[in-house]
Amino acid sequence: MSSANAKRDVLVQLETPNLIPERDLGQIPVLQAQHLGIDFGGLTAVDDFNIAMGRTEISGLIGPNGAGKTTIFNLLTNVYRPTRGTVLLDGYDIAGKSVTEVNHMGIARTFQNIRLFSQMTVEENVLVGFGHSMKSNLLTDVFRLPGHWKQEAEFHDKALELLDIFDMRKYADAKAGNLPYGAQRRLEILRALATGPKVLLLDEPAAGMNPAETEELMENIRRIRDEFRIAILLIEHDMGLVMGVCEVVGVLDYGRIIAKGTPEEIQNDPKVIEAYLGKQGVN
Ligand SMILES: Nc1ncnc2c1ncn2[C@@H]1O[C@H](COP(=O)(O)OP(=O)(O)OP(=O)(O)O)[C@@H](O)[C@H]1O
Repeated sequence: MSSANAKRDVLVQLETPNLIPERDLGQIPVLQAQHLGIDFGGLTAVDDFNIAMGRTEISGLIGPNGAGKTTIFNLLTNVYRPTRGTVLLDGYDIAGKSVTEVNHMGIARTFQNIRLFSQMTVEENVLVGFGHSMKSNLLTDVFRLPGHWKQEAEFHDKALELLDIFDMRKYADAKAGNLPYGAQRRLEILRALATGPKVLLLDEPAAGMNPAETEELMENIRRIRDEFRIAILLIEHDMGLVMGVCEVVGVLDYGRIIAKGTPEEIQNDPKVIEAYLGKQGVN
């Protein structure tokens, strides 16, 4: 490892967080961003974004179209290099890491536009998620030695267990592209979970889901947090989901956080009502 990288890997803690759930206090926030920002030419898409997430916190980011929500996800996963600011994952600076390295460090995400391998089966899509935890050994793989089969069987079982979360074991052999839309969204979440994240970023997980599916998703988001003991940050336009499942909500307008608080605080914040909720007719 180069000395520059070694320096980046130093464990740091940024500002003292004030919105972290009580149960997570005393532990280093799993995800921190400070003064994060990015300009695209003359456009400041995100400016001075700050977050400190507890290890089992569920938070939401809301805001009108074009407010910068997806850009923040791209900054938190190093898809975009920030113009300003810092992101720490579990206390380690992600600057200079590749997208894959950031995933291995512990951030997984889903996308606004579903990105599955549509020609592969449902189980194969989950296996892709396990990717880096499979100990690839050319010798055992090429000659199909016992180690190869043992590992394959283990990951097959683990994939089916994950599929059980969304009651999708029955689809294991179906082509991902043939699943109904809501099921494809659920599979994307499972594939992200298969990478073993500490933080899960969900970009509009309820998009295209009917009210019953959204209600079920809400329960499953909580279940995933409880079973896997991870933090979840979601972007969502469905206010029922955001207000129903998030402990902390941040409101973004023109790339800046204009309000942050509990769902109740956000729904009663005049700035939010004026800038966003009023326009969208929430409740
Ligand atoms: N790669 C890029 N190059 C130039 N401008 C970009 C780029 N990515 C995002 N933007 C701009 O940054 C702003 C924020 O976009 P972003 O997609 O993050 O908004 P959003 O809040 O996720 O919107 P939506 O709710 O519609 O998904 C927009 O003005 C967008 O056009």
